[in-house]
Amino acid sequence: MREAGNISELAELAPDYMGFIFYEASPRFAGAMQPQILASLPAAIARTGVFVNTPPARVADAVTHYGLDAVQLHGSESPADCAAIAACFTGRPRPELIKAFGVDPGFDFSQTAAYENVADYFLFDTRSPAHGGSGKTFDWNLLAGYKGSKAFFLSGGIGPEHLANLLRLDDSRLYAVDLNSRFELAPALKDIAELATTINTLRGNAAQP
Ligand SMILES: O=C(O)c1ccccc1NCC(=O)[C@H](O)[C@H](O)COP(=O)(O)O
Repeated sequence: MREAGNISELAELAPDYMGFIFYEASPRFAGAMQPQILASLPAAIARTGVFVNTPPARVADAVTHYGLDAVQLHGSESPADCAAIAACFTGRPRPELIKAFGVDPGFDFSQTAAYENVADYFLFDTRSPAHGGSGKTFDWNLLAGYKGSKAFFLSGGIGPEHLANLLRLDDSRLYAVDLNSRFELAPALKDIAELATTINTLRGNAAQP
């Protein structure tokens, strides 16, 4: 997200998290956004900054500048990088840390173990050279290879046509669903009506036919 009007419309739907991309190469780059736009969001929505291999001190600066509640790391950040971000917040509340992993058939889920103690959540996205926002799903059967206990966000090309399969996913570690490009009218501009329908369906509040 990055457009003030679109952000406040989405806030009406009370998503649990709202994401802002601080990766310059992304068509969704939100680095020019005014921090005041985020200040007016309800506290129940976690303002989430998405970063790709950004030095820890710069992540911490962005958290402070934008009042972020969570950071989502989408590059090849090491466990030490994650710990270094947390260390920037010694003596003050730190943001939630979500470590993203790009999944493809060659992905080794055992590499997530090294992040168990430094991440609050994992996020499984489709592996892509752009690091995210690919609009492509990965084969969710691959999740059987994840043996950890940490809760995860499911991500990658999720669109309205996936809702039935999503609701059938039986994995107690599935914590949240990350919706992005399949709900866009243009990069970083979300289709609020489409999201309303989808969020209601996911929450079990869909209108009965
Ligand atoms: O969305 C981007 O442009 C992006 C670029 C680089 C790193 C991460 C990015 N997005 C992070 C997300 O959490 C997306 O929601 C996730 O990649 C899924 O996107 P999509 O495949 O478009 O549903």
